[in-house]
Amino acid sequence: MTTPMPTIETQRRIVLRAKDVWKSYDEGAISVLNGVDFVGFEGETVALCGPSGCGKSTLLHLLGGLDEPDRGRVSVNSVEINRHRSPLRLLRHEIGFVFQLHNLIPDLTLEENCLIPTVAAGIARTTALARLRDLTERTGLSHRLGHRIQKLSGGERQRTALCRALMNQPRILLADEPTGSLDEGTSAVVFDLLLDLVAKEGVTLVMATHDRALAQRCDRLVEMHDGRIYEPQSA
Ligand SMILES: Nc1ncnc2c1ncn2[C@@H]1O[C@H](COP(=O)(O)OP(=O)(O)OP(=O)(O)O)[C@@H](O)[C@H]1O
Repeated sequence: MTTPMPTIETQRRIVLRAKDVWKSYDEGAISVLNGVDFVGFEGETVALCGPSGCGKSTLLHLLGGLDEPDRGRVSVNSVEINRHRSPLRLLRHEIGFVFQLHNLIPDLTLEENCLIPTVAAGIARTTALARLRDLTERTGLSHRLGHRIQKLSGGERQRTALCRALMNQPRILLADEPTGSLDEGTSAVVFDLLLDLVAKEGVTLVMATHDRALAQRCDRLVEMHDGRIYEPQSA
């Protein structure tokens, strides 16, 4: 008897998984996620779409270990987050997060903001500076290293947030509307950079977005509605 050839699907490694995840706020008064199932495969780009308030940020926060589900399981690289030694370890080493409002420290420089996660992860300063030089060259920010965030344009801030999220060379990047605050032209530039960076480094990207045109450029588009994820469609 011959052994069946593995399909492409079974060969792909699952790096992110949410299984029957439920989340509510205000002691159950606001029910947001109602049994979400999601998988993210190694190296793929996934757009998470759906109306405002449907729970995209909530799901990204749970996938990144920034918050805990009421019920259900979230695992990263097959390790369940709430059984992980420390969810913070995930954010230091395995996951990069680009926040909706970038969450940079306005009084610090671009360089200082980007070095913070490397200090938390115990990365040597020379290694961190080399990585910063590389990322800022690739994102066209090398001439802005010493500038305070408050002096940067919206597009430069989002590119800085992208650099910061990638400083520790995570294998997974979670991005919450990474171009949401930008005009159409700047948004396209930042998104091109984002796709280029994740493709070159083989990073898995899960991105919440309202921009259907950008979502179509991801490998997969999943829809959220009424706190559930609906059948993935090909983007
Ligand atoms: N900390 C919180 N406390 C109470 N309610 C919250 C909290 N965080 C989110 N919510 C509510 O949960 C729902 C889902 O919010 P979430 O930010 O996940 O949606 P979203 O799909 O990302 O929305 P948007 O596209 O507008 O960013 C919203 O109704 C929001 O008001």
